[in-house]
Amino acid sequence: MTRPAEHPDAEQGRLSALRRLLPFARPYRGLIALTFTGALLATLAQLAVPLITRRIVDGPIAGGDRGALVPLLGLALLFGTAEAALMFLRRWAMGNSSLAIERDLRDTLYQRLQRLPVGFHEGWSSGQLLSRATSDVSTIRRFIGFGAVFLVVNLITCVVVGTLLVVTYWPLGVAVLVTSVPLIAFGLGFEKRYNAQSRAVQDEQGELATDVEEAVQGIRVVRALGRSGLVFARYDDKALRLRELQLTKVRTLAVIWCMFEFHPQITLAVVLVGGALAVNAGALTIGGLVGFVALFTVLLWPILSLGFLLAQAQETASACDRVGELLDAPLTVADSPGVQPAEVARPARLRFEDVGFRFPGAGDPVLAGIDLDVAPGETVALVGATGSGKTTLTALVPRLLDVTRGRVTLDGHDVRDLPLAQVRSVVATAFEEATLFSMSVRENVTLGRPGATEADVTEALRVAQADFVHDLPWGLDTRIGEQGLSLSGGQRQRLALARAVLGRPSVLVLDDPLSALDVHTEALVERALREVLASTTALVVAHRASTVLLADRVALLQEGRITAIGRHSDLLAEVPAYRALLSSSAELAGAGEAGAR
Ligand SMILES: Nc1ncnc2c1ncn2[C@@H]1O[C@H](COP(=O)(O)OP(=O)(O)OP(=O)(O)O)[C@@H](O)[C@H]1O
Repeated sequence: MTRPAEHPDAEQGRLSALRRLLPFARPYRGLIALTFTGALLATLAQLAVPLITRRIVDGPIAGGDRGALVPLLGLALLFGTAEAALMFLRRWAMGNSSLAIERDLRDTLYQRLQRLPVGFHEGWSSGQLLSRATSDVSTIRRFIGFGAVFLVVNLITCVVVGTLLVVTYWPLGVAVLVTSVPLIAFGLGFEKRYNAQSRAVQDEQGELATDVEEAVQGIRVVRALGRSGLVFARYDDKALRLRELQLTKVRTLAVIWCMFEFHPQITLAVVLVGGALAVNAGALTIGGLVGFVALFTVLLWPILSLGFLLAQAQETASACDRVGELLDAPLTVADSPGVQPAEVARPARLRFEDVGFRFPGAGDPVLAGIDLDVAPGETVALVGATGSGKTTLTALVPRLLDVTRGRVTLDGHDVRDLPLAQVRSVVATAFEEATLFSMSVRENVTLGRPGATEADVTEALRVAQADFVHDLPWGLDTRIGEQGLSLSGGQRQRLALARAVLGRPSVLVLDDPLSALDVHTEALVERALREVLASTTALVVAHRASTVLLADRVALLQEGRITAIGRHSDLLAEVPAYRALLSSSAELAGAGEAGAR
């Protein structure tokens, strides 16, 4: 499932969404205060220059008094220098605070993504998450480091300059203010339209990122099937749609910019004509008119930039909404309040008591009435047709998913009453899909147990028959290519298995982790795995004959229920459904005969 591009909720993306940034800004309020103070003082220093100009024109220039010119010029130079210094201060404080806020937001988002349940990640496309964690966070930083400051400073400048214009010559000042009314009304109308458009663009960018990510990840499949053209056509469709959405946004922006550019020119014409008439009538001095026009030019940048800043604020509000959707997503799998670690033996007793599981929003439960008691040190294999719920059942042990009925216990403790960190340190899991990270072999193997000793690592590599790592160019310090692509599927599975068996966990959950091994390596891994399984409680999803034979007992899963449990040979002799399942797999059937002998 991917997130929909349209968000009909009218309240979404409104400027009020910016309030979400306040908790992130609070730790840097000193720097932010310095930014605003610097920006305001710089603007005031800038305003002083037109007032001095008026004095110069009406005083030394009109009166021919050169002596009086020097102190006024000195004053103008002083204000100019102060303005430059204040701008430096503002930029320094602004850069520091915005970059710090961006880092905090990034970290919070990353930690949230790490803590969100697996079910959440299954519901979101990776491109949407990626674009929120990268481009949306950058949009927010740009606004904090630029737009927010100038939006406030420019609005204050407009109020201060407007007041000064009225004080300087009220008829012209009032005329300037009156001409601003349609501009403000236009700006407010713009907010609603631009909000929806910028949200649609940001969502479509996420969709496009998903396509790129999938195309890169699945490059082998796409090439092998010869469907590069089809994949490109799908991508191109989305790229075209993004272009259309961006063009719509650009059109809206062009109109608003046009208005904000046009307005000051018209107003300037009104000021010049009205000012000339006032000077003629003797109501205003020439210095007064020069000062008025100079003051008005100070207003040009705040007015011109208002359109751009409003657009930036709007995009940031959408970005806040999009990031907020991740920050607000419920942590359905989390530590219960006040949980304390409890004693869990090695090996531990694993029990499923009347366990049921239903995916959120799904009709029927995937698992129901599961009762299974795995004694300490025992290995139980889960066998069942595809889609019968084997992977879902194993995911309940390390709390990748939480039961929706009943409970799963470790040595009598409900896994939900133990700290998540403890559950995940006593339960080790290896999946069929062996995911490795762009780090060294050692880091990959010790990922779940950073404190493992060199001897533990060597032992785990031996059990997983992963000794090939010693032949890599830098041995255990060799960095594995992105997603482990530089290793074969079987090598990756062996490293993932070494990661799981490292340090002999209390409970080992193996979701068909030997599927990519050749027969010879599989036999070697199984021989070594037997040693580990002898001292660990294990739940093993088995599709292959040899894996079933590793187990002490086998549980047959049919449509989410355990319909039979016992020794492999007994089930084969007594349970027709088990026999039927095995007969559909030549391999299992072979094992069945071997096991029955
Ligand atoms: N996120 C999900 N939302 C809704 N249903 C899901 C989700 N994930 C899996 N299912 C459904 O749950 C059922 C059990 O899936 P599960 O992966 O546990 O089966 P399995 O026995 O491990 O299958 P296989 O042997 O093919 O790996 C399937 O019908 C599957 O379609």
